[in-house]
Amino acid sequence: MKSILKTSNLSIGYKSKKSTVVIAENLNLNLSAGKLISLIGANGIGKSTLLRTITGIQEPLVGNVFLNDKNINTYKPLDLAQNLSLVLTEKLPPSNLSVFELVALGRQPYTNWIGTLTPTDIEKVQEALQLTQIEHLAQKKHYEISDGQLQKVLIARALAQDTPLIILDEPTTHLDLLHKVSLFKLLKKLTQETQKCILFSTHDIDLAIQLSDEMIIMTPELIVQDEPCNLISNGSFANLFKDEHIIFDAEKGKFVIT
Ligand SMILES: Nc1ncnc2c1ncn2[C@@H]1O[C@H](COP(=O)(O)OP(=O)(O)OP(=O)(O)O)[C@@H](O)[C@H]1O
Repeated sequence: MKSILKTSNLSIGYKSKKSTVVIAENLNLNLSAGKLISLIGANGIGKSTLLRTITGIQEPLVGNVFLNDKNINTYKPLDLAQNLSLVLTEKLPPSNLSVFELVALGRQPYTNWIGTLTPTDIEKVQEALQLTQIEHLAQKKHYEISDGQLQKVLIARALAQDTPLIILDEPTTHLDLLHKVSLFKLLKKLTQETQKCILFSTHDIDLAIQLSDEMIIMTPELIVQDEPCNLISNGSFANLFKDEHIIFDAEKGKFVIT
């Protein structure tokens, strides 16, 4: 499978004048075309920090991130936006945009300087609305929809951006179980049908185990990337939560309360 993004000896964390806080080091991750990859780990372990670093928002402490074999910090913003789309959970700035207009913002890397949408742009926006099943919301203002619907709108915007790599930070947070499952299935379908690579962080570990092609598990000691079945058989889930009340049942492939 074609590799899209690679990290080489990457250390992530925060540097101030007085000190450096290392969140994780020596990461050699590989994100390949056509794969749905989930990123899991306890609260505060560093998932968002990792996503921010591999998308070029935050500088690595050490090492490099290569997107299509080119160092991510050498990309021009427009070029980067044609190769990578990012969906964060942050609130949107106040605006009067409709859902359609918000999704159409995903076409910005392709439109001319006044932002006119071509028929191709409109087609891509409509395709993204269809895939995420939010066509009926197209004319609503973005503040008139629920948090779960907004999450889908932001995913549709990333789809309209039409990049080989999509990275999402906790896309299932506001969704009920049914919508979580349907979103996971949508992401899976997209990777299979379009050969895009999708990386997303999540706390829905059971669902991620069932639907991801690969998982990246972050623990304080180690960060591993592998297929879920291998991670189960080599005991990688056992160290995820250090608590006597929750253990990983390798036979069931899920966490159980003791
Ligand atoms: N701007 C910052 N400066 C210094 N430390 C930070 C900063 N942002 C986050 N941290 C710290 O980095 C660590 C990792 O945070 P991060 O948000 O990456 O974790 P996470 O795995 O995404 O957590 P969650 O699952 O709760 O969203 C935390 O200890 C956090 O306090």
